[in-house]
Amino acid sequence: MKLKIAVLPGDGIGPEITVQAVKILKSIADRFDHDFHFEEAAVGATAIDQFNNPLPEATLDLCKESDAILFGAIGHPKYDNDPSAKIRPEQGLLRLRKELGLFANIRPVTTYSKLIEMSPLRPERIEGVDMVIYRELTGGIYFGEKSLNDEGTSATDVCTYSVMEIERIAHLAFKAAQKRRKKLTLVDKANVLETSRLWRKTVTAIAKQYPDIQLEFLFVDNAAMQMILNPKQFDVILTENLFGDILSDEASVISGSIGLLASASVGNKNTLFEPIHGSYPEAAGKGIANPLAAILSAAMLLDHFHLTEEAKAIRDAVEISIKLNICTQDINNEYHYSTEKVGDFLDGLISEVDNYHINNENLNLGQMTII
Ligand SMILES: NC(=O)c1ccc[n+]([C@@H]2O[C@H](COP(=O)([O-])OP(=O)(O)OC[C@H]3O[C@@H](n4cnc5c(N)ncnc54)[C@H](O)[C@@H]3O)[C@@H](O)[C@H]2O)c1
Ligand SMILES: CC(C)[C@H](C(=O)O)[C@@H](O)C(=O)O
Ligand SMILES: [Mg+2]
Repeated sequence: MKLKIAVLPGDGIGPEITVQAVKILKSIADRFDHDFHFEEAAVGATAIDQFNNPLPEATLDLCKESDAILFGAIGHPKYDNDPSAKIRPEQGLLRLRKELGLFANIRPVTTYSKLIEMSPLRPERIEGVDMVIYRELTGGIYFGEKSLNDEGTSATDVCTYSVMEIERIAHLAFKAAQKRRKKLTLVDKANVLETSRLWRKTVTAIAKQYPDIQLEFLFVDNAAMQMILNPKQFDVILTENLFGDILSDEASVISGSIGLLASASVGNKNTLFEPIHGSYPEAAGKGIANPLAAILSAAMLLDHFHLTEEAKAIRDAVEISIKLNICTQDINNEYHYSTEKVGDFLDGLISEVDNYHINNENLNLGQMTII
């Protein structure tokens, strides 16, 4: 398959994790005989430095004409620590999502047996968790009118949702539930927010088209607690923009690290793949960032183009690296490998697949050496 992939590394650890994801995609292209073409463009604080614009028009144009976008992360402390900054790195990502109509952000959450024993959560509560969060991405309080009064003493963020915005992501979430365990949980705050009541009403109406799906409702405060107490109850979670942002970072604790959670942002035409974490500025350039969320986002990219075997090759390699403790320090506190070494190991597994097989706990790597 021929694919043109726009690569937007961004800020902080963005470039170092993205480089690993691209390496893995190149390895997949070699092994499965695909033609992947990569083109880089600036976004975020890096783009502000160069072009005084967090999403330069050339970047947006490249994204529009590409088959898929691989996004690293954006954000820099100089903006985080300056509330009055008018131009901000995050605007680059938000505008990109809006311009491309990427209205659904899909964030899968699974567990890895090796990591369950290290989890701060009780093993019996998280073993076997397999859920996916459908987060609405181009509406809600993120995109409503914002204002600050002249005295700087009062500020407003408006939260708006239309039936159309709710319906289009709800259909995707119901369809996903049909392919999974047939349960959908709508997370909202319908006891307080008008927008949440519209979500409930709209989703309840749509549910009639999906009689095979069990629909449940949870208030977001309760959902945040249930996520830790009994996450196995969740199959597909459907929620609005802000709640989905917060709940998915929380859910990453179940997997073992935010450095493991990938996402796909889909719309009517374009698609973007990015880890759910941010630019982790404290780690930039140190080689300690976990590249797996970026690499698993690349696997979601392959899934999107029905390259199922290819995506599985990546996920199998990730499973093996975790099983063998060839991981960064966030998930391996005994001894750790650098961002690059983890990428190299996966690259080796993918490209030398015929030389190894995994047999229970024993890995026969043939000619391959483990770093
Ligand atoms: N999609 C994005 O680009 C995105 C997402 C979230 C935050 N941000 C931005 O990132 C900047 C930093 O925000 P933050 O500190 O709140 O969130 P963050 O996700 O960057 O980091 C929070 C913590 O998560 C852990 N972490 C994150 N990524 C990791 C990785 N790959 N490997 C190992 N550990 C990892 C670290 O412990 C880190 O201290 C801010 O400017 C914020 O706006 C961007
Ligand atoms: C950086 C920020 C705008 C972004 C969001 O809130 O959507 C991030 O937290 C994410 O989860 O992708
Ligand atoms: Mg977030």
